[in-house]
Amino acid sequence: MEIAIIAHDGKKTEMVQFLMDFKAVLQAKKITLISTGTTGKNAEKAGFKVEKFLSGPFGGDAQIAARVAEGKTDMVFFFRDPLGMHPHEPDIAMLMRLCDVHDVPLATNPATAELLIKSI
Ligand SMILES: O=C(CO)COP(=O)(O)O
Repeated sequence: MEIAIIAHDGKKTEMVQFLMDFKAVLQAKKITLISTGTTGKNAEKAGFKVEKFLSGPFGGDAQIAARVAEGKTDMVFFFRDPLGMHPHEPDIAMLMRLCDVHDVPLATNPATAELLIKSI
């Protein structure tokens, strides 16, 4: 199973903490992690193996959206910062739209991600 992890800057610490909290599940279920660039670097520093795409503002969200459209990504954990402004808002909207188009589970905060990860 492939899970995409993406976090805006204000949420990267929460993403790493989430991965640490569920490390055992990720390993036991043989989850492949993919990510936008900087989120992936943070996860790697914490010891996770991640396939990194471009950084979000440079097209990383769009690359992950394409994988969702192609049926390659099974779940998306996208910890958005609702208080921040993002120059690539159209790409963010596209990713969320394509999750809905293809009925791919999308968690936009840690509480929902926890419910999803406990379901696999
Ligand atoms: O901007 C992002 C999501 O929209 C995240 O990108 P980074 O992981 O490269 O910071």
